[in-house]
Amino acid sequence: MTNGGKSTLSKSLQQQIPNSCIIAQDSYFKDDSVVPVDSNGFKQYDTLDALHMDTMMTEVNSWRQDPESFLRQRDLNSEHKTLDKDVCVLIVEGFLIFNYRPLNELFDKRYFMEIPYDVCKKRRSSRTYEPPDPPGYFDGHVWPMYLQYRREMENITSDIVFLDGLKPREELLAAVYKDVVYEIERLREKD
Ligand SMILES: Nc1ncnc2c1ncn2[C@@H]1O[C@H](COP(=O)(O)OP(=O)(O)O)[C@@H](O)[C@H]1O
Ligand SMILES: NC(=O)c1ccc[n+]([C@@H]2O[C@H](COP(=O)(O)O)[C@@H](O)[C@H]2O)c1
Repeated sequence: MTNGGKSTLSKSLQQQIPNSCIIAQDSYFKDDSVVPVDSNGFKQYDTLDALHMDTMMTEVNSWRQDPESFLRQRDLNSEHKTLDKDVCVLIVEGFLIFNYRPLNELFDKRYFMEIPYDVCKKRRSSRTYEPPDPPGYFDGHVWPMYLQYRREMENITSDIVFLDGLKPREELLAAVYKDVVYEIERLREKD
């Protein structure tokens, strides 16, 4: 969900996990000129149609084909000490990633950061998007779309770990890091 703390957590995780990199869904928004407007005049940004999901998938598949080369191209590999050369980690973060089936089916682990309505609205009001949210956008578009996509997500996927986005950043990071390290070990033993 928007402002749950996804990019904060992803960036910290990426710094701690060797051979990891991030693909962020909000890098794939379509140009404002092609995003439709609803009958209330609200731009329909909080939908999969507002995103170049095909381009995002191309990036994800490029990592899957050759993660080390992908890391080298992003010049991240050299910054990290390698714990295990064989396991590379791709952190995919975004507000609609579990609703896009071709992407959702690729994940080894899924985390969903949730915060209550009032906290979400407050955090959102201190962020400036491009274009900025017009008056009434949160209640008229963002929150109703979140509720709709969340219902869809829960119908598609069951193995999501829900995280309380009200917890301190360090606590969230420690919990997910531990879980991911465990998963890396599991994958290494499987190979
Ligand atoms: N655990 C947390 N506790 C309090 N505030 C947080 C926490 N994580 C992130 N934030 C703050 O919430 C806002 C949104 O965080 P961000 O990581 O950009 O969310 P998202 O990527 O989910 O939209 C930022 O101002 C960030 O500093
Ligand atoms: N990056 C953009 O081009 C753009 C434009 C308008 C709104 N948004 C907002 O971005 C949100 C998703 O990103 P966050 O999960 O980082 O909040 C959506 O709720 C959407 O309304 C992004």
